[in-house]
Amino acid sequence: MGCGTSKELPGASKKGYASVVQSLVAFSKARDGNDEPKKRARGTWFSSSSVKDPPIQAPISQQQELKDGRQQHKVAKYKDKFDPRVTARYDIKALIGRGSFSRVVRVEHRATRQPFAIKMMEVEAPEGREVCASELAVLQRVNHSNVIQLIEVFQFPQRVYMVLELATGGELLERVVSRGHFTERDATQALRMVLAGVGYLHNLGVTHRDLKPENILYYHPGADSRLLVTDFGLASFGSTKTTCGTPEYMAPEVLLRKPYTCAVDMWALGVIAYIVLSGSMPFEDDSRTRLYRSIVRGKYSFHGEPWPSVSNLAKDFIQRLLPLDPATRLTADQAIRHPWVATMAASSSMRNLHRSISRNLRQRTSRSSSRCLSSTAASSSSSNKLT
Ligand SMILES: Nc1ncnc2c1ncn2[C@@H]1O[C@H](COP(=O)(O)OP(=O)(O)OP(=O)(O)O)[C@@H](O)[C@H]1O
Repeated sequence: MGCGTSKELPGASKKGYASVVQSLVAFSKARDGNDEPKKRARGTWFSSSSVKDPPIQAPISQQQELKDGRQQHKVAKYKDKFDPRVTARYDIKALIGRGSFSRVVRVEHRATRQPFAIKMMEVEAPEGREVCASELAVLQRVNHSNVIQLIEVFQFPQRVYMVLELATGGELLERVVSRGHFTERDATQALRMVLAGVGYLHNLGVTHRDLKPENILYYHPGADSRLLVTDFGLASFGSTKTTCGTPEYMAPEVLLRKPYTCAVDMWALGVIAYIVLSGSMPFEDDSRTRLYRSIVRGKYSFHGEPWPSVSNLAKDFIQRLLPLDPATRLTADQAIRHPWVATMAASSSMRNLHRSISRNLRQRTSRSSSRCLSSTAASSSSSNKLT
């Protein structure tokens, strides 16, 4: 696909860490003994001003009616946009989210009442068409318990509708935050599932190219849920050279515009492992130039909390995913056999890293949401993703 222009896509800045901050706010309220109803914890309370200074509120029943009314209005709006051949089969229930060229809704199969997600993609413009083609090319070939499953596709000239398995368990980092207790063992459990999915993709010759915590979803809210790798809009087959991805997760060879392979996904997994264990990013800077410089120099450290409490084996795992030379990076099959993962951190301390992770995530998100707010004010079409 045409990823070489470094074009900034609209919309991506709205997501990511912002959703984690919402969970954090809700979670800390719950922990502080605030007995707000649980349903608020997953969600909708958001601007920092409303957290500091809540408006006078209508009684709960009225609030619920208002919410239901708004939801119904939204659903009706999205139903109108859906082709009747799709709505004849699937009943649209709610909007889950939006992507650069897509809307994702929760639906119910009319005959079986089974829930699914439908990703509706606009394919009139060439960019949307390319993203959709990449995504479909992968989804039509995959069948693995740690990769989102395509159920069926409806293709029309202007829109493509992908019926997908519905993931209801939230994003990887949301779960880390909401569980209240998080150890290295928990991190290895999550990473094993992601590595299984990514290893499967690599064995098929697929490079995801946009691995990040927001694209890793839990199938259901239960503790035993599997993790699913999602969002194949930037995926490619074989080696390639186009510059695309999300800056903080991009491997040095991508930034240096060298031909690259699926080892770029392993770099991104190193970044993800670092975040999952610490709540902070290995490479981060407000300036893209400085960010890219630190990535191409492989300049990151294990300073600050909670790193002194993290085992050397866990650090070794990360270091083996983040060497500058892609040829020396662990493959997915090797990473899953790394002693830290294979033993599920058996020799590491069972120390609860949750407090430090949450604090670091919260600090990072408040920094990035204030940046995000000011950049949204300056330009409503900014994005973090390069394609
Ligand atoms: N199968 C699914 N089940 C549940 N939620 C999903 C599913 N697929 C996508 N989502 C959610 O829907 C939202 C939109 O996802 P989508 O893949 O369309 O775009 P995106 O990846 O968020 O953005 P972009 O296209 O810019 O990368 C995200 O919050 C994503 O987590």
